[in-house]
This record gives sequence, structure tokens and C-alpha cells, in this order.
Amino acid sequence: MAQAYFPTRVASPVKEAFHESVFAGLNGDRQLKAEDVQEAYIESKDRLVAAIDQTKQVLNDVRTFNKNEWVVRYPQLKDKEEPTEAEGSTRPRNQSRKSLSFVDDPTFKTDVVLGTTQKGPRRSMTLSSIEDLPTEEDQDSGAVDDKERLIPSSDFNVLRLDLKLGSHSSASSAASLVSQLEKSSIANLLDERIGVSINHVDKLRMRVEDTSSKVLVTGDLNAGKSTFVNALLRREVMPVDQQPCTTAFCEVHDAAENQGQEEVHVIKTGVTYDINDASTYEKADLTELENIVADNEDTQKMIKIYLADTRAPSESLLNNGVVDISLIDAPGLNRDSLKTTAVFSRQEEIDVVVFVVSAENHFTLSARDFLTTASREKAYLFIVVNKYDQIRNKEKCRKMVLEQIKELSPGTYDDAEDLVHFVDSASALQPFAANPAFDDLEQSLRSFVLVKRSKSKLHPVSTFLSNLLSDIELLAAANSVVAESEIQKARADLQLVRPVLEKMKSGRDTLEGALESVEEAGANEASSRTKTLLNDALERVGSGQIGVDKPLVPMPTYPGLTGIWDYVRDVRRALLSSIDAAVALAEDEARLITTRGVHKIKDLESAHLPEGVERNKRVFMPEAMFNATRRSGKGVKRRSSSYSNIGGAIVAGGLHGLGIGLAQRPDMLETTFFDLFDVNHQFFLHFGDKHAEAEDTPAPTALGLVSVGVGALTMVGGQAIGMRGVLEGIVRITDLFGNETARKWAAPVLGAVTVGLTAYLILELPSSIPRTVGRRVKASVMSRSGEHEMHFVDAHAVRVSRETRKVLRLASWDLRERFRGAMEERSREVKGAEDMERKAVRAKEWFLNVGERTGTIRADAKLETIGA
Ligand SMILES: Nc1nc2c(ncn2[C@@H]2O[C@H](COP(=O)(O)OP(=O)(O)OP(=O)(O)O)[C@@H](O)[C@H]2O)c(=O)[nH]1
Repeated sequence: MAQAYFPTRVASPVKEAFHESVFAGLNGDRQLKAEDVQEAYIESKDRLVAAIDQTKQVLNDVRTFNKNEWVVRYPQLKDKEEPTEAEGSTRPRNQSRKSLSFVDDPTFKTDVVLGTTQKGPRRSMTLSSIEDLPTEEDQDSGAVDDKERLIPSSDFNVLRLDLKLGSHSSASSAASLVSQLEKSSIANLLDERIGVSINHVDKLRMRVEDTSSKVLVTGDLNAGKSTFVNALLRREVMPVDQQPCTTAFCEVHDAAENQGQEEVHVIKTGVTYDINDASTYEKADLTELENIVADNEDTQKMIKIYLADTRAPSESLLNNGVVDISLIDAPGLNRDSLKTTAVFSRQEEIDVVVFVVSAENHFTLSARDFLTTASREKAYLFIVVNKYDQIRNKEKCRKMVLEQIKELSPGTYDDAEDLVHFVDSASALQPFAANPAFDDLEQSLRSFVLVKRSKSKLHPVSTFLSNLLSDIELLAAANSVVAESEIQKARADLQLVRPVLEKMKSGRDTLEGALESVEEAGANEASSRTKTLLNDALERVGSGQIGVDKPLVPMPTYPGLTGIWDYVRDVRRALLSSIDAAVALAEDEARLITTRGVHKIKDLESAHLPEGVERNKRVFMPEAMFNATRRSGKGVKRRSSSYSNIGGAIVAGGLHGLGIGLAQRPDMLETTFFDLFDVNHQFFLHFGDKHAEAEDTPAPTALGLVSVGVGALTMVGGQAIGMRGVLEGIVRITDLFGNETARKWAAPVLGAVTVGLTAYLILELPSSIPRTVGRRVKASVMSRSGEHEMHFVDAHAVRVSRETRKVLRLASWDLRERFRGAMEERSREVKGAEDMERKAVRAKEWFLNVGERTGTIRADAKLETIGA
């Protein structure tokens, strides 16, 4: 549809206002209306600038949040099949179902619904409660809060990441490639994209703030561009020549910008022009302009011309009282300059392109090229068909020109009435000559520049900003969906792990106590059982009996006097082996006690270790107990050093398992005369010398022999004579040898002694030998060989309980370690989930707040109304 720019044909209030202002100067009221237009423009501009600043702030916040707190995820939305109404969809028409996923995590996929809010477009989405979403009926009844209303979403506009690699990659292969990118890589790309957008927003802000408006005048060579510019200025400023000559870009500004001075500034090559920095240009007088242009025919100079337009604001284009319009007289298009001018026309500060074509020549190839490109990029293109006065068949010319414009720039053709003007610029310069076509052009141009400035300058910015805000909203909404799902996940994890950890925490001391008591009880029981068994055995051995009920070596039978020495040795071996058997029995019991302890620890493991924690797979082998050996340097098996402080003689029984018990020790098996007659014992009985009992004298002494005899005698005599009587008897016997009578009796007395002794040997030995040997075995086993050595029974009790404790401690250490490891892992899991929950809660709130902020920015700026 054609748009009307010419004020006389407009009906809208803004156009009306401007229409008034165009013809202002006639009275003050009309001038005021022009100011209203300006005020409205400034007000829109200020709102837009505020929105730009706030949006920039949001973008910076998103970047900081992305960097410090939450890896911002980049969503992808795909359409979902929506059931038709016939299939029972009750979803409001303003809602659409989408599938939300993230390029960095293809596993995350959820359905979301997007819709419009009644209070203006704001994007939000919800994931889990699709089924609970408000139906159309709910919305109509007003039962739903606006927060739940959703807007239709498109994809990203400004913040779109170009994730495709090369033109050959299909969408699916690009997606699969992208899915391999890490979250942080995507977040970095997004950060860069936001950075670029912020820079662009900065530029837009400068553009919006800039009150100047540039009109670029270009066209074919010699088409009369300079003449046209002069006509607009009503002054012959630009050099006009029959020959195509202008190669410079002459930019005409109001002299007010140069402190009222009419001046020419020739910008030096390679520097950025700054009116306040005289080193960036060379000053010249207006009258020198022709020479300057002529001198620089081969170079494309940039020349600034400051001109004092003395006409009233209502007539002047430059000094119009609303915005600072500057005219740029560009070089005529030829092969060399086409590119430069085309680039120039694309510059952001160019608001309007005026294309001058000679009515005599129509469009050249360069012109066609330029117009096609420019009409695509600039919405507003003015075409001045110049030298129209030279045409005789004007209608035919007009028709032909319009046909060509229709082909080159259909948009311009649609508004040809306002945008295409057939004029005679040369005559516009002649004073007092009426030139209504040029007046019409001039008014169209002024109207176009001033009234539509909001559209040409503010609207693109507000559209960009609106798109940017939509992108931020999409980003925020999608990330709040992710945050919500992470909250749910963290809470579900916590629900599982937290009770396990709590149970472990509360059970830790119980477990510790239970393990200690299993260790302690096991070790104590093993110790006390060993003591009982060995004490019993020693007691029995001491009284000449086999120490255990089921001996390996039975008590030998008395073979008679002839085999007495073998008998003594066999008795000794049998008794020693029974002590060994008692030690073995104690070890076996310790094995049972340990097995029970290990089972208790297993039970504790089942009770205290949470599911999923690997159990101890080691199998306890009781038979391996008491077999701990290590190789010495010479390859001889020895007890481990933990037992080495127990005296070698005493612990011999402890080596039973290795086949080296007491019964295997030659020193213990050594039989002596005292195994027959325990002189020391007899002595002990009579003198009570307990030290003597412990001594094992290897050879009989004279006194001993006599004592044996006496002992035998006393025993034969019913053991009732007593020591004093024996001694007295000996004295008397000695005395007897001193006299005749005594000598006479000596032989019979000695004979009697011999008889007594013999009788003793025959009658008492079978029963006294086991007792004597047993007593001596017991005594030697229980003897102490040093200060630090322990009692035989205690030593074994310590050894057995230590072995028991060692095994139980190993088992409980293993459980403790597993428990500790499991608890640490659960603590880490809980902490991880708590961190995740905290972060996600914060992120969700933060992103929701971003959504609120963008909504406020839109509402405050009334973005949709700016330039509409
Ligand atoms: N009759 C007539 N002559 C014109 C008109 N406009 C320009 N001329 C003449 O055409 C010639 C070229 O005019 P310029 O204004 O120098 O043309 P230009 O497009 O600026 O030239 P270059 O910048 O060199 O390409 C001059 O002799 C002008 O007097 C017009 O509307 N009618």
C-alpha cells in the first residue's frame, strides 16, 4: 500500500502536525505544532535511550551471571504436533506447544508451552505443568494470573549463534557436532554474541542520540547533482560544470555547527574528522571550493562545507529548527566511484538517499546497479529526475522512467507520487522564477526527513531492541526451565541421599562402639579360654596326668624296671605333647571365637553400610590363623616379630601349628635322673625353698644321693619319720661306724636300706614317675628366664588373644574404611546436590527476575509504539 509522505494529503495527527509545521511561518500557532512534533520525537528518543541503557545493563548482568554463577544454556525450540480442536485440544489459541532442548545436552528434552500475556508481549514458558496450563476458558474467566500466560515464540533473532560449520553441513550434522561441544563452549559463544550485541547497542544509542540527519545525493555522472544541491540551498555553493568532474564527497552542514562560520574543511586523508581538532582538516574559504574540488579530481576527498542558511526554518532544509540535516553531494556514479558510493550509502548515519538521474539519459548500468542494492537496504529512496525541462514529450519520459523504477525498486514505485520527482533544478536557482515541481519535491523531502525521521531512525532501533529483549526473554525462560528441572533433580537426589547420610552419621558411633566391643570381647574371650585350657592342662600335667581329654600321644604303660628310662622319656613326651594339644585346642577355640566375631562384623556391615557400597569380599579362613610366618634372610621360617618377645622356651607350644611344639624340642625331652627322683622337690617339700624347685640341676650330688636313699627309706617307712629323725639316724649311723658295735651292725643296716630302696623302686616308681615328670615338666614350662618374659599361660593367652584381635581388627578396619569412604561419598553427594539446588534456586529466581526486567523495559519504553 502506498504511504503518503506529502503533508497536504495526510490525515494522521502526526502528519497533520507536520503539515502545519511545513507551512508554518505564517503564524505562531503553526510553528508551535512543529515544536510538538519535535517534542514527541525527543520524548520517544529519550524513552528509547533509557530502554537501550537498561537492556545493556541486563545484557551485562547476563554475562556476569554466565561467567560467575551459572553456565547459561542455549535453547532450541522445535514445533510440536498440536492436537486439533476436533481431537480435543483445549489450549488457548495464543499458546503453542514446543519441544525445548539444549544444543549442549541432547538428553535434556522437555515440552514447553509458549503464549502471549495480556499485558503486552513477554516471553515465558513452563515445562512440567503442560497439562495444568490454563485453558482458554480459564483465561476468558480471568482465573489465571498473567505470569502463567505465555507468548508465541520464534527462534533467536539477535542472539542467534551460528553453530553451523560451513554451508555444506546439514542441520542435523551441525546439531550432532554442536552436541559434542561442552556447555562452557556454548556459554562462551553466547558470551561473545552478547558482547557483539552490546557493541551494536552502543552504536545504536549513539545513532539515536545523534540529532543530525544525513541526506546523500548521488546519481549518474553529470546528472545535475551539484545543481540540485545548490537548488535546495538556494545558493550556488557546489561547483557546477558541463564536464563530469566531481570526485569529492561534499557534506553541507548548517554553519551553526561551526559557530556560525561559513567555512570549508578539507579532511586530511587517513584521519577521523573532528571539528574541534584543526589538525584533522584544512580550512578554506567557500569561494575556494571550486578550486579545491577541481584540484582533487583524482582523489575522493571528504569535504565539509558549513553554510549559513538565511532562510526561515520553515523554508530551509538545513536550518529547519527540528534536526540538523546535512546534505552530501556524492561523486557521479561511474565504475570507479560506484563501489565507494554504494558503501557510503549503507552507512548507518545516512537516513535518506536521493538519487539524481538525468531525464535525458535515463538509467545507466551503474545507476541500475546502485538502485537495486540501495532499494534493498534503504527503505527510503528519493528519485529526482532532473533536467526535465529539456524533455519535449514529458508524459512519455515520465512513463518510461517510472517503468524502469518499477523494475529496479518496486517499493519506491509504489510511493512514486512522493518519492519520484521530475524537476528542473537549474531554474530553481533563478530568483523569482516559479518552480512548483521543485517546491513539491522540497516539501516532500522535508516531510520525509523530519516527520518520518522517527520511523527511519528510531523504529529500526526499537525493533532491534524489541528483538533483543525477546531473545533475552527466551534465554531467561529456557534457563529458568533448566534451573527448575535441576532443582527437582537436586531435591530428588537429596531425598535419596540425605537420609542415608543422616543414618550413617547417627550410626557411626554405634558402629564404632560395636566394632570395639566385638574386638574387645573376642580378644578377651580368646585370652580367658586359653588361660583356662592351659591352666587346666598344666594342672593335670603337674599331677602326672595327660593335660587334655583327647591326647595325640597316650600315656605309656610302665614297662618295668628295665625300660625305666624309655618310660620316663615317653611319659615326658606324652605330657609335653598334651600341653601342645592344649595350646592347639586354645588356638582352635580362638578360631571359633574369631569366626563368630567376623560374622558379627559382617552383620554390622550389612546393618550399617548403605546399599550400593561394595562389600568386603575377602573370605575369612580360620585355619590361616596362628600360621603367620615370614621369611628371614636365610629362608628359615620364623614367627612374626609381634610374638618374638615371648621367650623361646615358653612359646614352643605356640608353634604347634608348624609342627614344632614342646614335644618336639630335644631340650624338653631330655630325661634326667631327677625325673626318677626329684631331689629338689623332696628338698622343697622339707625345706620349703621355692627357688630350688625351679632349678633343674643336671647332676646328682653326694648329698643328693644320700637324700635319695633317705628319701626312699622314709618313704618306705611310711614317710612318717621326719627330717630331724633322718638326720639323727644318720648321725647315729656315723657314730656307730666309730665303734666296734656299730661296725658290726653296719652291714645289716645297709642291707635294710638297699631292701627299702629296691622295694621303693619296684612298688612306687610306676606311679611316681608321671607325677615327678609332670611336676618337673610343669615347672620347666612355667619357669621364667628373664625379667620381661611372661608366664607360659599368660604368654599364650596374650599371643592367642592378640592373633584374635588382629584378625578382628583387620575385619573391623576394613568395615570402618568402607563406612568412612561411603560416608564421605554420601557427604559429597549431599553437598553437591545442595550446591546444585542452591545454585538452581538462585538461577531460577534470577532468570525470572530478568524476565520481569525485560517486561518492565518494554512497558516503560512503549517500544512497540516508537516509530510505528
Ligand atoms: N537544463 C538543465 N540543465 C541542468 C539541470 N541540472 C543541471 N544542469 C546542467 O548540467 C550540467 C551538469 O550539472 P552538474 O550539477 O555539475 O552535474 P553533476 O551531476 O553534479 O556532475 P558531476 O558531479 O560532475 O557528475 C551543468 O551544466 C548544469 O547547468 C537542469 O535541471 N536543467
